[in-house]
Amino acid sequence: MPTFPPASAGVAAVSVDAHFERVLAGVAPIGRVDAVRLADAAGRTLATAVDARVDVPAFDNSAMDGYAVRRADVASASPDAPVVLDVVADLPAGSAEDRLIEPGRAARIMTGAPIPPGADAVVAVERTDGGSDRVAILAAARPAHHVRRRGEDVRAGERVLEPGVLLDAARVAAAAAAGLAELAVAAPPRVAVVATGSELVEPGAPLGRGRIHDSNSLLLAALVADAGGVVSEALRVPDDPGLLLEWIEAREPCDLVVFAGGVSVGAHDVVRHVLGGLGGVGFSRVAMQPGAPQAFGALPGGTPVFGLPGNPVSVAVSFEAFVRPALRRMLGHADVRRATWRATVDDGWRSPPGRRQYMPVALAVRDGRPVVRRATRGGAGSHLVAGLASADGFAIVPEEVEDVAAGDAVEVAITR
Ligand SMILES: Nc1nc2c(c(=O)[nH]1)N[C@H]1C(S)=C(S)[C@@H](COP(=O)(O)OP(=O)(O)OC[C@H]3O[C@@H](n4cnc5c(N)ncnc54)[C@H](O)[C@@H]3O)O[C@H]1N2
Ligand code: MOO
Repeated sequence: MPTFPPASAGVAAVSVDAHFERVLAGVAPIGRVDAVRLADAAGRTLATAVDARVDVPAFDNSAMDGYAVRRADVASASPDAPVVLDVVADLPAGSAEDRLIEPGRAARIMTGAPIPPGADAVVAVERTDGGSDRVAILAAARPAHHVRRRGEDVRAGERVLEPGVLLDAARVAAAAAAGLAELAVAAPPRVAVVATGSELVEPGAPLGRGRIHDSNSLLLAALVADAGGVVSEALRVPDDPGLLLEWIEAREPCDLVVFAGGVSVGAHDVVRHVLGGLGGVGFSRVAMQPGAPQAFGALPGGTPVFGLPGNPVSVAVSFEAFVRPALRRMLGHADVRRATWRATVDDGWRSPPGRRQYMPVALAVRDGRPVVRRATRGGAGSHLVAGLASADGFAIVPEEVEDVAAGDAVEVAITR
């Protein structure tokens, strides 16, 4: 029968911040770059800065459907005393016409069409009689009224996007407007996720006594993809040191390995037994709830490796606190931490002294104001995987706080 490892073996109590720093120091940007078409760029991390290749807008153009005029001509215009102008051009968006507008004349112009030379303002169609050959103008125009200036958004050569940002819809659109067709993006880190435990069966398979459906490998695979990595392998390994060692040696090439389960002090805690024996991996008790037992280091050959505690909520919290920042560092993100927000607590709960608590919370509205509530029926219980589905994020309760009361402000990381 396997024996318990000595309870103190290699175990040091460390703060969340100290473990975080250790993790960040143990991973580096992977540095591989892909060139992608803009249509494929959303969700990727920009590898090199983007400077505008053209002025945006590229030419002075109309902000309204109406008439391009010379301001001086319409200075006296009012509903009672309209100014009538000859309409000498019709300019839809895309028009390349370049006709000079002389005094007493106007061009019918649509939103986005270039302002013709000579004209210096646009009168919206609502302020006219809408005429085709001649138009009665019913209002004066301010300087450059309804004119969108060349380069007012960004000028050619100016910085549009900094490296290390996540390319979302708006950033891809900005790159397109700035004249780029493709972008240099960070290659996604290849991540192997391994759920350990002899109790695990395939989701959907009948449960024999003592067996559970493996949720961690799916949780981790989806979290990896969401953080910008690609899953090289996702598998289950029973609590058999020989099998685990075999997999470690024969695994697909990858940039990071994440184990879940088997890191604690149980007699069958296979990740601890195997990684502990290989060297290069530190086992810690981190001052957090959940997620206290943590392993991090490198496999022989240097691939960084996490051993996360097996309880599913602990996996989700550990991923948020340590693995996601590591992946973002590997991707070259400028900012590896997620932004947090102050939110008001709707219900209260207890937090363990001396440990940073990550409470799964759901966003809600009370009396028209945003609040957060515990997402799971049992609060912080790290086995409450079904309740985790209701969480929009985690409330992060500082180490010194023991009592979170209704009405208190807490820091919240929104993960959904
Ligand atoms: N004597 C002690 N026992 C435990 C301690 C301790 O300090 N002393 N810490 C507890 C805490 S906290 C946690 S968290 C767990 C972590 O243990 P392991 O990382 O070794 O995880 P396992 O024992 O393998 O599993 C824990 C729990 O999670 C379930 N699990 C595991 N894998 C999956 C999966 N793929 N999908 C769904 N659920 C999974 C597993 O069945 C267990 O119920 O240790 C405590 N014990
Ligand atoms: O630290 Mo364990 O992850 O609380 O359940």
